Amino acid sequence: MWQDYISTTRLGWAVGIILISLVARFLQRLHVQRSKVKGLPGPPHSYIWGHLRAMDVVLRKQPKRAAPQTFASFVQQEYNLGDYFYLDVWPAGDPILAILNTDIMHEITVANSLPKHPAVDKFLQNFGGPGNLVSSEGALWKKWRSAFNPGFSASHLMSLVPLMVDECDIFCNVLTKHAKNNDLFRMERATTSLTVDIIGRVVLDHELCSQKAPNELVDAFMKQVKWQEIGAQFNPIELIDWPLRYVMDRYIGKCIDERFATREGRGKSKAIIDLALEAYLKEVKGTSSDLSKVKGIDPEFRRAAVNNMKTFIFAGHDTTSSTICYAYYYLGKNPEMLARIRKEHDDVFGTDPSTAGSQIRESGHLLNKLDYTLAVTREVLRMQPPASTIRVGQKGFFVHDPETGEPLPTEGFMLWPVDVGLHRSSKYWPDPHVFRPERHLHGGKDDSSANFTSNSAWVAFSKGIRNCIGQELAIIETKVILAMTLRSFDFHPAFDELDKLQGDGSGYPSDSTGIQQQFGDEAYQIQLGTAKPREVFWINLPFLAMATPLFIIFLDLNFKQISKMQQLRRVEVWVVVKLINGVGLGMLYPSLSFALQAAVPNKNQAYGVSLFTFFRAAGQ
Ligand code: HEM
Repeated sequence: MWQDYISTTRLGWAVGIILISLVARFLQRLHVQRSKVKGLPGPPHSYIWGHLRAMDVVLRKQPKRAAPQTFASFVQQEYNLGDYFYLDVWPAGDPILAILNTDIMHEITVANSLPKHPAVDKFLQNFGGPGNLVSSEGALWKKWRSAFNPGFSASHLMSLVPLMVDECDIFCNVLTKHAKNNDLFRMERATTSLTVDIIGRVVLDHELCSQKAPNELVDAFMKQVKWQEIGAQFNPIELIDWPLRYVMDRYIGKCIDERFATREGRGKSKAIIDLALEAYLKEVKGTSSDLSKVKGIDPEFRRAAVNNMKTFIFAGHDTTSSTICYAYYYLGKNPEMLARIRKEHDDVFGTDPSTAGSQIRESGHLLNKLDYTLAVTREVLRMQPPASTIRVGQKGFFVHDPETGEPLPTEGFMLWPVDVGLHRSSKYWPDPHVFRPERHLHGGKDDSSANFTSNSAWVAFSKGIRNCIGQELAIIETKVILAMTLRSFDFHPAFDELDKLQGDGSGYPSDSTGIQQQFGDEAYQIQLGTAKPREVFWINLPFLAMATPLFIIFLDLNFKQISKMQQLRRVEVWVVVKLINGVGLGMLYPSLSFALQAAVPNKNQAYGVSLFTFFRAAGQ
C-alpha cells in the first residue's frame, strides 16, 4: 500500500515544499524581469504588473480576437511613444523590444542577422519540428537554404506557372458554382484549398486535390492551424495533437520514400522534395562509391526532410491565401482601383477573360507586364502583412537609437520588428491606412515618397539573409490568380450577414459583438496560423462571367471548445497559459524532485525519480 511508503506528514511536507518553491521562484523571476525593463522607453511600468496593465488599456479598445502583431501601433499611439519601445509582459511572455523603425530593423536583420527567437520554433511546432528552415540556425540553416535555393530560381518558378493555371482553373469553377447560387461563403477556405494544392505540387510534386475532395494531409494542416488560434503552441498541445502530426509525418514520409525509390528513373528535378533528397545523396557521397546502391534514407535525415516539407507546405500556402482574400477585399471596396487592374488585364490578355489562363500557361512572361497587379499585391501586403520575423537579443549586443545613437540593450529580449507597425507608420507612408497601390508603381509618380523599391519600410517578406525564400513564388502565384479571376467575378464582403453562418461547422464564431474594426477595417487580422482576415470574411459573389460549374467543399471542423475560449480576451488566455506552462511546469520538475525526496523515505527510490525530474528541468 502507498501509505507504507508515504506518510501523511511527509506528504504535507512535500506539498508545502512545492508551494513555497513555486512562490519563491515566481517572485525571483518577477524581480529579474521587472528590473530588466525598468527605466527603458515604453508605456507606464509597474513592479507588480510590468506593462500588462498598460497593454490591457490598449487591448480593451481592440477587437477581442485581433492578431497580437497589430497591437504595437496602438500601444505606440496610446502612450505617445517613439518608433521603438520595450514591453514587459512577463509572465504572459518574454519581454519585447518592439521595433517600428527601419534602421533598427536593419541592425538586427541585415547588418547582423541575429538568431530567431525560440518563439518562432514554438510557433512552428505543429507544422515544423527540428531542422526546419524557418527556425534553424547556423550551419544547419545554411545547408538547407542552399539545398532549397534552386527550387526558387527565376527559371524554375516560370516552369511552375502552368500548374498554377491548372489549379486556378479548378478554383474558378468553385467560384462559378458559388456565383451561380449567389452563395454566401467563407472565401478563405476556398483560397486555402487553392494555395495548398499549388504548394503541394511545388513542394512534393504531388496532387493533393483538396479543391475537389477532402485530403487527409490538408485536413491535418487545417486542424493544426485551429489549435494555433488559441495560442495553443504550448507544451500540453504535444499531448493532444500527436495524431495530427502522425498523419502529416506518415503522409509526407511516404512521399519521400516513394521519390527516393524512383529517383533513378527521373531526370533532374527542382521540386523541393527532390532537392532535399539531392542534399542527402550529396552527404552520403563521401561514404558510398555507388549512389544507386544507397537503399534507404538515414532516419535522422528523413525526419528533418519531413519537417522541412511540412514547413514549406505551411509557409507556402497560409500567407498567400490571406493575401488573395485581402486583395479581393480591398479591390471590392475600391471600384476605381478594380477598374484599373481589370483594364491592365484587358490590355495584356485581350478583353475575353476566359483566355487569360491559356495565355499565361503558354507564356508565363506575360506576368511581367502586370505592373499594377504587382502594385496591388504589394499594397495588400503593406496593409495586411501576414507574418513578421522575431529575433532573440544577445549578451553585449546593442541596437541604437537612430536619432541619438544611444545604445539600447537586447539581451534577454524578444526583438520584434513589427511589420504592421512599420507598414502603418505615417513616418514612412503618407495616409498609412489608405489602400493606394499607386505608391508602389515605378518612379512613384503618384506618390513619390513611398516608392516600393526605395522604401525600406516595406518588410512583408522580412529583410537580410533570412528573408522569405518563397517571395517570388508568392508574387507570381498571386498575379496568376488575380489575372484569372478579377474580370470574371465581383467580390463583396458580407459582414453584416454574419449571423447566417452561425454554427456552420467552420469553427469561426461568426462574432459580431463588441469592437469589430481595426484601422477602420472590419476585415481585421486574427491569429490563425499566420495572421488572417477575421472570420475569413465571406463574400457574396455576383456572377459576372460563365465558367464550368463544379462543387464546393466546406471543411467541417467542429471546434466548439475553441470557440468558447475565444470569448476570453487574448491577454487572459496568455496569462493563464503561461502561468501554467512557464511558471508551473518550469518549477514543477525541481519542486517535485525535492518533494519526492521529502515524501519517500527510501532515498534510493527518491534519487531515481529526482534524477529524471532534474534532467527535465534542465531541458526547460
Ligand atoms: C505572401 C506570402 C508570404 C509572406 C508574406 C511571407 C513572409 C515571410 C516572412 C516575414 C518570413 C521571415 C520569417 C522569420 O524570419 O521568422 C518568411 C520566411 C520564410 N518563408 Fe515566406 N512568406 C510568404 C510566402 C512563402 C512561400 C510561398 C513559401 C514557400 C514556398 C515561403 C517559405 C518561407 C520559408 C521557408 C522561410 C524561412 C526562410 C529562411 O529562414 O531561410 N514563404 N516568409
